[in-house]
Amino acid sequence: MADSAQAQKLVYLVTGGCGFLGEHVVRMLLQREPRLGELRVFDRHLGPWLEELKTGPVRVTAIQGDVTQAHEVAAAVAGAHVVIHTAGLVDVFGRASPETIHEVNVQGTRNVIEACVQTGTRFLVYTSSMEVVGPNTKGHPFYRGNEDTPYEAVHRHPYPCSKALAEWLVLEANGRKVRGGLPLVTCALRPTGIYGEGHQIMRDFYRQGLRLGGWLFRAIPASVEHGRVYVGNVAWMHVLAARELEQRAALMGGQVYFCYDGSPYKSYEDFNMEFLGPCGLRLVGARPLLPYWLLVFLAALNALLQWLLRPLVLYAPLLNPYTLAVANTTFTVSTDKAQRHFGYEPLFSWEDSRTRTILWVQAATGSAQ
Ligand SMILES: NC(=O)C1=CN([C@@H]2O[C@H](COP(=O)(O)OP(=O)(O)OC[C@H]3O[C@@H](n4cnc5c(N)ncnc54)[C@H](O)[C@@H]3O)[C@@H](O)[C@H]2O)C=CC1
Ligand SMILES: C[C@H](CCCC(C)(C)O)[C@H]1CC[C@H]2[C@@H]3[C@H](O)CC4=CC(=O)CC[C@]4(C)[C@H]3CC[C@]12C
Repeated sequence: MADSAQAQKLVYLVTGGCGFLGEHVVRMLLQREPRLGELRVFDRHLGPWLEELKTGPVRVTAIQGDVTQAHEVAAAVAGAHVVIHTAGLVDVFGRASPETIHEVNVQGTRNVIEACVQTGTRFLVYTSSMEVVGPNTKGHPFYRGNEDTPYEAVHRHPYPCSKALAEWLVLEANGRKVRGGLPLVTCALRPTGIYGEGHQIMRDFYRQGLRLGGWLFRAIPASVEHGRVYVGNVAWMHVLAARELEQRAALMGGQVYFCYDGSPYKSYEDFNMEFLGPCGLRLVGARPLLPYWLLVFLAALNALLQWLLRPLVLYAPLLNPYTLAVANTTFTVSTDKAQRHFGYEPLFSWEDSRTRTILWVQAATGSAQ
């Protein structure tokens, strides 16, 4: 009996396990994956919070490494049953060069796939993004779409380009023979804009509001809706997908799934106010205060300044032509594919997700009231 229980213990590897999403995946695995025997957390920057996890019943191995280094990835993957590849360079602000974004997101993913093939790891879950689909450069709305909704996906920005290519690599690798002769089973999860504890952009907006005396100013029409999903539910979806890949390989292998939950459809700014409002901020204006052409002009000016100042200093404001286009284009998903394919139901209700996020913003910014 003890032997068979022992035999079922699995080794999981989470790349990017110290990031915003990665930390939630790591904690979720420890809480909700009974077959977990060892958890390897691979990241370029290891978080100090990992130490406290090492005292629990599951062996937690922290691995400082870089996904662009094939040998480091192969060493981390060797002996793992499942890889959750969430490491990525999330940059739509021009902080990193297009080459670096490609290197981390595309070559890094290639290294993970090759490591699985070489070392005999059979199950790979990839954190893709809604950005793989859109919004496209033409600003076409994607309204309540699902995984089969036709949409003209046209990318120019390095981040969505890299995520699209990496996702394609992962899906194409499904069925490849890994060491030992068995097939690799892969799937990709596409979160919309993730929010929750640890969301840095939310904190940036809060700080911006404080600097402006507690006010934020509406820039985008309230009618432009954004799909948002709570980080705990995204983590849960990863854990479930990873767990079910073996039993449902024929159904799930090579598939993509949007990440969704019960979060309401709202504009980016109105959605943020669900958390920032209770922290004391107010959003001014039922309509955008500035005309759209002026925002386009300011975004272009920011891009020009970024380019001019690059030799001297990194200037990377939130507003640039790409973020403006994303923020100003409706992109919402409505699907039950993950529920049908692997029984996903959100673990956290909207009320719960909202409360947790508010408490985090209050604690992270010292605004509890
Ligand atoms: N934040 C969001 O709204 C969304 C994020 N995603 C995807 O989710 C994943 C996680 O994103 P976040 O947690 O938001 O970002 P994050 O920046 O908080 O986490 C990414 C993690 O990857 C690590 N990393 C970066 N480069 C690395 C490298 N070369 N080698 C090893 N580790 C490296 C970072 O140190 C970080 O801990 C990414 O793949 C991203 O594309 C997808 C959709 C939405
Ligand atoms: C920063 C944007 C909001 C500022 C707009 C302004 C300056 C007019 O107020 C954010 C609006 C939409 C965000 C993106 C969206 O949630 C989809 C994403 C998916 C990812 O995979 C990565 C992050 C992001 C690109 C996200 C980034 C910030 C926004 C552009």
